[in-house]
Amino acid sequence: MWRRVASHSSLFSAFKSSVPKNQAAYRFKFLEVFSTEIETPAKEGFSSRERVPFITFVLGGPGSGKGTQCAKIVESFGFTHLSAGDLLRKEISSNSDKGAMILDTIKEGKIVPSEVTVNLIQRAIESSGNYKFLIDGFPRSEENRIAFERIMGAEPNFVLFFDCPEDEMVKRVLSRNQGRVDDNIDTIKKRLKVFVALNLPVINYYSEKGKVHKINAVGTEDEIFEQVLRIFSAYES
Ligand SMILES: Nc1ncnc2c1ncn2[C@@H]1O[C@H](COP(=O)(O)OP(=O)(O)OP(=O)(O)O)[C@@H](O)[C@H]1O
Ligand SMILES: O=c1ccn([C@@H]2O[C@H](COP(=O)(O)O)[C@@H](O)[C@H]2O)c(=O)[nH]1
Ligand SMILES: [Mg+2]
Repeated sequence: MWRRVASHSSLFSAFKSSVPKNQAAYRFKFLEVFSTEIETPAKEGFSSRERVPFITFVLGGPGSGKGTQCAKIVESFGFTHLSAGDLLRKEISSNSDKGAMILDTIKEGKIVPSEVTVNLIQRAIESSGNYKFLIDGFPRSEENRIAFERIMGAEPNFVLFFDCPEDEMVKRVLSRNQGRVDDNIDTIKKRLKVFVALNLPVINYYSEKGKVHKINAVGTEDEIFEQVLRIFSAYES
């Protein structure tokens, strides 16, 4: 469901600028969606002919399997996968002036200032050419959530929550072997604390709005994807 939550939506202009000039009808549809104050029901799901923007937040603790399952969703349903952590890591490797601050924050398992992450997500959305997005590992806190809704002028259609016991998450992260600076036991402990203190309130917020699909994240990748598949299939229309 897209609900306009700000008087001027920058997501609106983002989508406007990403639509090729010769797709006037397509552009008009975005205008229609974002210029109404009425709640627009997402009855159509994400395969509607109108190609209305569709956002899923993918949340869960460190190592719960968000990235792994997002790759499968991309294959089956054509979403663009935007991992906030990957966007931040890319920013570090691009030698941006914010790189050092981001690296220090990640090493400490803390949360990067909201406007930095939202701007990276916004740019990635603008340049994607797609209209359906998996935003993985964001929003990390209520402050992140509020910043996203204010800057983008939109809420997610729904939220996937990968529910995984801490010991399983620790085991997976420690055997991930991707050379991440935060995949060590000290940082994992901090990330788990931050997840409980700051990320769970976001999940609870959307849960109270009836937007959360909880996935049991224990099992084989394929078993977990069966649950994911059922959810996405219900939104395919
Ligand atoms: N169902 C599963 N069973 C066992 N291992 C898994 C499963 N799903 C993913 N993994 C492995 O666990 C590790 C963490 O998975 P993944 O990177 O997808 O988690 P994540 O939620 O994106 O973590 P982070 O928040 O730290 O980025 C990876 O090495 C992945 O291959
Ligand atoms: O919205 C976000 C997402 C991530 N971070 C920081 O990056 C690391 C790694 O994130 P993953 O999702 O596990 O790849 C996370 O611990 C945070 O330090 C962030 O600040 N904001
Ligand atoms: Mg990940």
